[in-house]
Amino acid sequence: MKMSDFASMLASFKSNAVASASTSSSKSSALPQSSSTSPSQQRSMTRKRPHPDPADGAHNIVVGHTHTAGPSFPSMHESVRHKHQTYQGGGGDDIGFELSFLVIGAQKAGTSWLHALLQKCSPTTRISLPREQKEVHFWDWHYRKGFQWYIRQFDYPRKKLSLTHKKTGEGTPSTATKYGEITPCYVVLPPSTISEIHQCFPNLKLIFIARDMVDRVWSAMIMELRDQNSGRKAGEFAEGVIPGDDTRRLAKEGRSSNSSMSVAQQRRMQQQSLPSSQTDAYFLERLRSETHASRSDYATHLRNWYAHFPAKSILIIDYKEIDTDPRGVLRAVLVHIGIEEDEAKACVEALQDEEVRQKVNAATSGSNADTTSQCLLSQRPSLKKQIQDYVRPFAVEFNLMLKEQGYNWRLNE
Ligand SMILES: Nc1ncnc2c1ncn2[C@@H]1O[C@H](COP(=O)(O)OS(=O)(=O)O)[C@@H](OP(=O)(O)O)[C@H]1O
Repeated sequence: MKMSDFASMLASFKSNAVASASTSSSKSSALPQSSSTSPSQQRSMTRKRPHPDPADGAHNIVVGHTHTAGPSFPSMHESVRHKHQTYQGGGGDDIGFELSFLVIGAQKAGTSWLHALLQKCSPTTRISLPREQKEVHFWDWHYRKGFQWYIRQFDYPRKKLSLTHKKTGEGTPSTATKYGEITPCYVVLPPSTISEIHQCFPNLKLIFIARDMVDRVWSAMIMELRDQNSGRKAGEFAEGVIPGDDTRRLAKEGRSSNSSMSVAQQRRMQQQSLPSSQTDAYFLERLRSETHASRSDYATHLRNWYAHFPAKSILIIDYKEIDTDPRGVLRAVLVHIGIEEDEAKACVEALQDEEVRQKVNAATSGSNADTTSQCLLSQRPSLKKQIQDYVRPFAVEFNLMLKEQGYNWRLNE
């Protein structure tokens, strides 16, 4: 079998780790789209990606292999591929790093809420999330930086690379640290990347939160509008410009993203970022854009994951339960990740009510119920109806998938 790029990168990393240690001590899809690349995926595969920043070590893609330019993805690990044909797959046992879980979406479906609670659970359940930020975007934007960069995002002890450390017996499946991350856009990754992920981490657990499609896309469009305040064009965020990266670049150049604007211009921009300032036509145009259309098509994208991972590895959560049974949702996630039932129960029960019921990353701040994103949409019934009509086929398809997978709940159609 031809080795894939990430698999060869991991094989190389493992091989180098072992060398350094010795010196120092499915379900297949029911739809044809799953085996081929759908048009939306082809489009997303061609989207803009940020260039690696040599200043942060992006060029050190694998140990002993220095890349100074940003090579194209398929050729990136060619030399490594030919050197390490013995790679057998598996989860990186030689170096000990095992990615245990990914929350792959949906965007605007309570993933920040889940992140906040997993962080609270991490000391008692040995869950390890990335140190700096919620969304790492390794598998879509930063893969050029390589596994070492990825592993550095976690509190992964370097000494784990030592064989002596391995002999202590730490890291048995039930007690091992569960490394994982939450990047809601991963659900739309192309099948080739999903296959890479599976080859590297076949035991990976996946979590997807499914929110009502109208509410989700409306929330996403409001966020996009708000992001324009920071100087981004509509859709630019989701097309691959990393939040923070442009700020960092502008800071290096000695200006803030809005500093070149007058106060009046900034005020005008803030006004334009309010949903009420935009026409129905604007939102309908954005709704049909690749960014929002593809993220609304839960079923097509999830089927790509089901084509590579066994169904039991994928947990789909009903967003409504975050409201009706937040502790139950958290417990289900913990158990799915591999935390023992008792441990998960104890962790969830130790949390305060305010903690599990908190709203994280809401479209509008403050307690005014009239300004929630859903309320803003209900004030525009004609627009809401058109959004409902647009997403209905996606909801029908997703509900079919839920039925196939044995779930007993459905989204609104
Ligand atoms: N506890 C709780 N219960 C119900 N809903 C909640 C909760 N916490 C967050 N949220 C809502 O989730 C929306 C944000 O989702 P994400 O954090 O996934 O957004 S993002 O993709 O990371 O930007 C965002 O939805 P909107 O307010 O409609 O935008 C949040 O309000």
